[in-house]
Amino acid sequence: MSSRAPVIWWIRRDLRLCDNPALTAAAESGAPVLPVYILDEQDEALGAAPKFRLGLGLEHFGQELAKAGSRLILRRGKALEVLQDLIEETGAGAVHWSRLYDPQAIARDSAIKQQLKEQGVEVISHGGRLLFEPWTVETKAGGMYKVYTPFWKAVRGRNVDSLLAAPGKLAAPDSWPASDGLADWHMGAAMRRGADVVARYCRVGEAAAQARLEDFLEDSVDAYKARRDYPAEDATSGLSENLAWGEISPHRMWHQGSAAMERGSQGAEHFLKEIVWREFAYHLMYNSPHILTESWREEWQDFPWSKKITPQVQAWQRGQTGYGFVDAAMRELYVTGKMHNRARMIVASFLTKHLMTHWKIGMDWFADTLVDWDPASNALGWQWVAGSGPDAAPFFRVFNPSGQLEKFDPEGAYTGRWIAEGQDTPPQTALDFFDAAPLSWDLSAGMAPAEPVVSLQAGRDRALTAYREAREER
Ligand SMILES: Cc1cc2nc3c(=O)[nH]c(=O)nc-3n(C[C@H](O)[C@H](O)[C@H](O)COP(=O)(O)OP(=O)(O)OC[C@H]3O[C@@H](n4cnc5c(N)ncnc54)[C@H](O)[C@@H]3O)c2cc1C
Repeated sequence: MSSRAPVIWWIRRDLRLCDNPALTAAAESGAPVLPVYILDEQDEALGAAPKFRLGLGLEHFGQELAKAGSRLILRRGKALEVLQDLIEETGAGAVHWSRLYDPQAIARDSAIKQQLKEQGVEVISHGGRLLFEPWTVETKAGGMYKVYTPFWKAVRGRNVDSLLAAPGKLAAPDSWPASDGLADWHMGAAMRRGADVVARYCRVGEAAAQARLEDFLEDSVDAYKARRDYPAEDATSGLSENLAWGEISPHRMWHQGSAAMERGSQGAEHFLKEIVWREFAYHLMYNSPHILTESWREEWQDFPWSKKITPQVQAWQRGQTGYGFVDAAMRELYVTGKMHNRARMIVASFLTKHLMTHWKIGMDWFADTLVDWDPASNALGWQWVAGSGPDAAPFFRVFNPSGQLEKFDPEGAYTGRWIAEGQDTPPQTALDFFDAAPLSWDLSAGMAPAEPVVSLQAGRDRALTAYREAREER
């Protein structure tokens, strides 16, 4: 116990004790540390699955803080007002936090910083979420990168901050301010019956994330480059969920991945390249935030994508398109809150091309259903597939979901795992979908397999005709 004024550690997407510059700085100040999570309007607006997953992360992290002799204080409301209240209640003299990079968070944080500084409170923001702060990576001409490969070449040889140890016991304040109860926040309310199912597939917390990284680097990274596109295999790290909530730092992934590369591990460089795709997504979001809301390339603004939730779009959301790869992927998403990267590309292509539906409809669905939802990677992923984004796949490259299935799921292991219809004894994974899906969808494992919602040839022809016409009009 100490009678010194505490410092506030405002926790955001950094639910970890190791390698956390904001926490390290707060602890090294020598003052008692007050860990606080604020459920403000930006968190209230999260989609169902990310909000639920945040709740799981907070519950776990509260326990970890308790083991370190500390506590997680939960408050709900406008972030500035909550911080001001806490400063008044505790006499805190400083606030530390890890930076976020989406435009809403930047606007909120800048205003809070200015206001608190005017009140005489020290405010220090820290890195930790990204390997490279977006403004530190520039082309020779001084602009942003718009293409991935030169971005990768610009950063791959850079120094990456070394890992910080967890601070050990955290000094506690003389008395703890009141905290909300997490259960009263009802973080899983919008998940309804899906919550229990999705929870079984989540990997929550720092220790679990670190253990997974070690297993992946030990067992799978050698084959990563060759096998990462096969959705039935456990060939990728699966760490996006933990990165999204800051349960692991990209620095740890980078350093341990680099060490594997130095040991001669095949595939490790490719793994580092994928981590840098995430950095590239943040670089783009920071420098061109309209990537979140509009077609990044201006000439795509008027592309005649439909914005209606038609019965075909509903079939896409519900894994009922009649195409195995698409349906397996959309069910994997609904059951686990995650989806394999190749499957994300295929379902995004199917929606934006075969169903000629705006990428925003898909992006919003992912924002509601992914536990690894990340604004930058989601927007880049959708616009990359749709053709409207930076360094995007050309629109005329239309994935054929049946051809992709033959190539990447030749034995039917992925479809068998997620689609129950037509199987005598479906696995639990496939049955879980019917426990997670809303009752209003009226689906059951015994129903007939879905009929194709569009002919692949007709859908492709329609998309390519629209593309040709749009180009002619430009
Ligand atoms: C339409 C679409 C939407 C997407 N939405 C998201 C999202 O909301 N959140 C999210 O984290 N990723 C998103 N991605 C990127 C990618 O699909 C996931 O990061 C990946 O599937 C996560 O699995 P993993 O952790 O096993 O990846 P690994 O293959 O193990 O890769 C390691 C890490 O690299 C990063 N990474 C890998 N591929 C990409 C990529 N294409 N773009 C950006 N970063 C990447 C991730 O942080 C990942 O955890 C999206 C991709 C597409 C095509």
